[in-house]
Amino acid sequence: MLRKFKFTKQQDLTSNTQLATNESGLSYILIKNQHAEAAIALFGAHVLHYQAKDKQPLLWMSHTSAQDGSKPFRGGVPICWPWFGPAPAELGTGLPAHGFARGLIWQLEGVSETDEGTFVHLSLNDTAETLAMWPHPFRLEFEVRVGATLTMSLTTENTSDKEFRVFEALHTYFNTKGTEFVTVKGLGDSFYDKLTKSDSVQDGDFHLIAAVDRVYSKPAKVVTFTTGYDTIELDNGGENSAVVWNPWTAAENMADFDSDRWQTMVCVETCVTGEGQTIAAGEEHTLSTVISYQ
Ligand SMILES: O=P(O)(O)OC[C@H]1O[C@H](O)[C@H](O)[C@@H](O)[C@@H]1O
Repeated sequence: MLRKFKFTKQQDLTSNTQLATNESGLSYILIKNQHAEAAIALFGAHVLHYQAKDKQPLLWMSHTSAQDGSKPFRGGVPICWPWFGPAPAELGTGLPAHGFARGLIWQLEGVSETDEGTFVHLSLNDTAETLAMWPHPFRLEFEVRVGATLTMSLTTENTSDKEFRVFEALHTYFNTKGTEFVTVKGLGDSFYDKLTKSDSVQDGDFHLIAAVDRVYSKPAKVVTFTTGYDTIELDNGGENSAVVWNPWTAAENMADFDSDRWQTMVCVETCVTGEGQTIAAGEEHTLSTVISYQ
């Protein structure tokens, strides 16, 4: 299922799911149903693997990723929350990139089976540790549906008595046959280029021909792209941005990124960036991604 990941079964959760642990004792939910198979770690509520029947693995995973919880996994779908990229300056220094949600152990709330697939429900609440990094009480609910499509919904509940603002992403790493096969449609015409630190204009479809790190600010509700294996539709629910990332040869300087495998990945991420999402006290907001085959 996942190269280099060794699992030991702990218990059956449903007829299609098992709770398992890896060699470091991290817990995973392993799913195999009539539509697809998948693996979700409780560490980070991280979807590491999804493969629909008769398809290639959808998600790219680094073979040198940490697997012991010492740092977030490299690959799959990291949850970036409550900030994206470096922490906002007012929070201070030394905080983890892309927030803390991908580096904490989530609670398994339940697993259920339907004809459409397996639903996994995870949650994360504020603790003294999170309040020290980000001074807001919250509850996160993450629901994953493993069916013929992969659906992920991250709901932020503001359980405090003041409004707060979040920046977030479902930072999906897609497995590709090669960079030359990757064309993305529907990103919209304007983006901020994080490599050149400048605003720029997209002329036509995006082709993956060099290092890329772009925040598109007006993506279509459905972004479509080719991987060389399939044409994928990513329905971002109308969220405010889409990020496209491939480090290219800079991957060689990243210890947890096997140096030549940037050639078989691209991140297309559903995000809330820019001004962020303000959530009033007692209110909630859901960031979702539905990934399907065309
Ligand atoms: O290395 P990480 O913290 O996981 O971030 C990986 C990448 O995530 C996003 O795509 C950002 O736009 C990139 O700037 C960043 O390099």
